[in-house]
Amino acid sequence: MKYSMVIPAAGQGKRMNAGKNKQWIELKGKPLIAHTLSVFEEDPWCREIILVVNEAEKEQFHELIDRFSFQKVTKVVPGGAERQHSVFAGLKAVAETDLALVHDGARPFVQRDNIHELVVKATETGAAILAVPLKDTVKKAKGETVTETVDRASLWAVQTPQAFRLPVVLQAHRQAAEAGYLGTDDASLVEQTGYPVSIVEGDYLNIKLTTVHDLIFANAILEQRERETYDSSGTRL
Ligand SMILES: Nc1ccn([C@@H]2O[C@H](COP(=O)(O)OP(=O)(O)OP(=O)(O)O)[C@@H](O)[C@H]2O)c(=O)n1
Ligand SMILES: C[C@](O)(CO)[C@H](O)COP(=O)(O)O
Repeated sequence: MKYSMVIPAAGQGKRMNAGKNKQWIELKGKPLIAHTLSVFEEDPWCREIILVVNEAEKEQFHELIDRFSFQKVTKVVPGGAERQHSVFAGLKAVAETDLALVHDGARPFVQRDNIHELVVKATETGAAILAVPLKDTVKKAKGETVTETVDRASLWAVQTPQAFRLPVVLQAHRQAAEAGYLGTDDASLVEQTGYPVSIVEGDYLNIKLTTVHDLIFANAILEQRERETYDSSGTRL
């Protein structure tokens, strides 16, 4: 089973407050984006990677691709003002494919077994996302006063990758652009078209590095991974 990959990396990392795009933050001596790209470079199911970047950082990203000899990055395309614009630009650059995956450059810890489960599900249904059941008690509030405790039994914390048949997600992005709808993930655009989106239960360690606190978790996950063993296909033992 093969898929094409779109990786948006054209953000500014404002919430990380690192004074630069967080993709360049080093984890164990390797830039964050290189950790993410390695996952897909090494996955035999991944056919091509479209990397979406800030125009001003294009040269830096090309140097990184050369430095780590990433063979599957076939295109580096300029992003837009919002994540959604960057993803749309990436999707439009995908070569003919059945299945397109979208994955945040800032989520370096996704595991191959979860990617493959997602791909199998999306091949069957046309649209699927990785998510984990919400662990926190969730409340709504008006100002500082609680108005409601929400039943978390049906709530999921959504991750990437998100996988779609290419025409399904392209149509959703086109419709969203026309309607002026801005979502925080791609599945929400597909939902707006009425197309059903399936959930595949993922892994709590597939975190997005959003604020400085996430770097503490990131380093701990990397240390744990160094202690884990994998078989020759890259599956956890
Ligand atoms: N205009 C944008 C905004 C975001 N992204 C990418 O989308 C992913 C998820 O977004 P987020 O974590 O919000 O990253 P930033 O936008 O960089 O962070 P912030 O919102 O804190 O500025 C990141 O890999 C980011 O580089 C992008 O390609 N283009
Ligand atoms: C796509 C995403 O990673 C799913 O969790 C997320 O929505 C990205 O945007 P956010 O603004 O950081 O939530």
